[in-house]
Amino acid sequence: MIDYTNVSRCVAQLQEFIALHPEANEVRKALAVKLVYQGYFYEEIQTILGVSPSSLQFWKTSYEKYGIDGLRLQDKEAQKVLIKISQKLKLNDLIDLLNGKYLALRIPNYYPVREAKKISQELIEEKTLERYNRAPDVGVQRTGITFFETSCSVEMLKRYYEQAQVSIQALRKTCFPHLSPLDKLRLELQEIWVPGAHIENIHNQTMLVGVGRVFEDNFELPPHQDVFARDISDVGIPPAHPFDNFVTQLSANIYLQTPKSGGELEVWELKPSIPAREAIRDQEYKYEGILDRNSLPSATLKIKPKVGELILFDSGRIHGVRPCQDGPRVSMSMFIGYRSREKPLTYWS
Ligand SMILES: O=C(O)CCC(=O)C(=O)O
Ligand SMILES: [Fe+2]
Repeated sequence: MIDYTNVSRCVAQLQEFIALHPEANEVRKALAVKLVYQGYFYEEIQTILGVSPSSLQFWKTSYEKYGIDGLRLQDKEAQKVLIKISQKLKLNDLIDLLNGKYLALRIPNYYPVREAKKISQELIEEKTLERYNRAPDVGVQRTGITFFETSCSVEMLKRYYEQAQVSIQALRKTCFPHLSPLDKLRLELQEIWVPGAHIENIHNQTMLVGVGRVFEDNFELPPHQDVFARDISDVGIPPAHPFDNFVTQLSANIYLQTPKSGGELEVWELKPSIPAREAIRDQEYKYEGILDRNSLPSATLKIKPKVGELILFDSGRIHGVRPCQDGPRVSMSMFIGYRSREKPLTYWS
């Protein structure tokens, strides 16, 4: 245990930490605290590093209380500021999320835990479960063909539309006699969003909405973005209606079973454009949308979902899921599209 009255020991420890090239924000905190120990006045440090005396005081206390970890508390700080936790789905929270005020909206106990566990058991036994055709080397299985997978061929797009309604009904049946968590979400979106909400119909056909997902143990879902515009252009069949007014896409996940360890959802603040994305692609994976973790800073948020919880975030931001152990991790998922306050929300998978 380091003696925080021993100034030179503290300076050495902080210096050692800085030399490890931690996050820019952590370097700034460690440097600021080191300067305090080296006898600089708060006003001088403020001039050098542009940090307020109150932040300085806070970081120094945090360092003395928790050691170097106290300077890494950024995760918890970020969680406080960048995550909204709410008891129910509310219009204003949704608007704030769409406007980027928060990186994630968490609604714990959105779905009753007992039913969630029952449904997750049914899902695990679902015969249609298979890995994504377009990402066969990622250990995540889903119940129905998703739009993202259809770029492989026109044949796949045909199958997608043929199976869409069958898959929607099958998932509803899996939940029976309980209300499907995704049906609950679809209805609530319709109710809170004044222009309403409906299934996306980009090719004038009913799309799939809702998949059950089972995450295999020891596989990460590597960093990626989910962008409908990109999936549509990949498919090669032009949309039946103008698409240019599509502003934000949200991922909505309701968690039904969580692993003993791992399985955290990571969200980065970053939203790279197509060329920037290509430069950081992870060549190890078949799917070209997977990004190389080593080219990224550490994630802005790391969230351990709870059973029954609903989490919404902008799927255009880089995100991923850490490998889980003693799972599986089971969830239900769909995307939500936002065009403007005057237009209905849409949802699909
Ligand atoms: O399962 C999760 O926590 C998020 C998975 C994901 O990539 C998504 O829903 O877009
Ligand atoms: Fe995703």
